[in-house]
Amino acid sequence: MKLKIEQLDRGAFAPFGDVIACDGSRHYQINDGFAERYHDLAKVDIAADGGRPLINIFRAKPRTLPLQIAMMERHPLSSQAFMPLMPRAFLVVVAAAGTVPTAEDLRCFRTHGLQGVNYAPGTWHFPLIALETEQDFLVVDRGGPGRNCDEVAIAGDVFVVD
Ligand SMILES: NC(=O)N[C@@H](O)C(=O)O
Ligand code: NI
Repeated sequence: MKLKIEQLDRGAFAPFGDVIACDGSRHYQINDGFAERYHDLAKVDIAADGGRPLINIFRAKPRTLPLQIAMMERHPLSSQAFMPLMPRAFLVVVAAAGTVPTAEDLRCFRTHGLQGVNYAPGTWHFPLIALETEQDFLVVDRGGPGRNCDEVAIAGDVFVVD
């Protein structure tokens, strides 16, 4: 089964979390006009079970396409945000939190290079998919006690082809 690639936008991504981007977001001038604040772009939810926020950088190696989506993971205790540190597109494969996803539940989005994503707690997702070149991402997620990564196998030979 070939996954359709959709262009990422806030409305389509709403069931899965937030789109982190300047365009379309609330912003206002700060620092005597020397900066513009794009405010409160995503819901960072990391406090469950004594969690604390982690700020990380992932140096991601590019995945080659076609890419088989043979598994998905979720973080039941927290959100997880990815913001590219270089203006390059990446892919996001998600399914809504709740029941174990099947191939038919999967959605694939392509960012436009200046967008990041914040998965809501429990949102099923394939691990970070960088494209074409090694790419750094700022990642905000949760540290602390408890099991915060569940994985499931995805049957049905699902591929992202491009
Ligand atoms: N393993 C890890 O920290 N990263 C994954 O959760 C991911 O979504 O990339
Ligand atoms: Ni993850």
